[in-house]
Amino acid sequence: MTESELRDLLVELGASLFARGYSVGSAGNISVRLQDGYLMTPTNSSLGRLKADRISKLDLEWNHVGGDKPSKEVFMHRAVLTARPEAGAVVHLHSTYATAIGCLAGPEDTAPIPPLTPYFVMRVGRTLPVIRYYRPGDAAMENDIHEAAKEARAMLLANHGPVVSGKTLVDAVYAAEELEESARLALMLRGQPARELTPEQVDDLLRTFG
Ligand SMILES: O=C(CO)COP(=O)(O)O
Ligand SMILES: [Zn+2]
Repeated sequence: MTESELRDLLVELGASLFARGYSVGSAGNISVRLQDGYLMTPTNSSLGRLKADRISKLDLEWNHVGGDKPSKEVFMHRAVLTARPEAGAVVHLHSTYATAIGCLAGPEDTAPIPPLTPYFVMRVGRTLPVIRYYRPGDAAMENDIHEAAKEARAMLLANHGPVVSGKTLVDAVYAAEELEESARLALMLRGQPARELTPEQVDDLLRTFG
């Protein structure tokens, strides 16, 4: 896709996430890898009202070279995109149910959402690391996120929200949606004898679709 097409898609998907309540206010941010750098949602912008020509552009060294001032979470996005060369985009949200799980689970928990459904396993994977709490925009989070992203497509920031990557922008958005709905299911079924997918079923999904 051209940069112009990706800018338009970012506006469309941001509005769609916002309209369905996956982000509120100016929460959340999205980045997309380009051949000559990165697109990033501007700081303090609402995902519901992005403007294609105001989206921030960063060069390959992550210097701001165009559009409005980028998200304060540039370090978070850089941590994931440098750890996962196959990732084309990163979506960070404060979506309610995934954030709730991030308030219950701690960094020792590597799978705070059980494998209840195939699409969670296919889009998010086997592990979902929990990163200890950092203040939003704190550059100190970069190393923890970078290390976690080497092994996992998505993670939860404790008491903050999910960070999800995908091969393409559409893949990253789909994975963020699937993560949120899986978190909702997990909380809905908490304390009930829900049947989880077996390790063999998880292996089969990852072999077939991973
Ligand atoms: O989600 C956010 C902080 O974690 C929003 O920050 P920005 O508005 O700087 O992107
Ligand atoms: Zn945030």
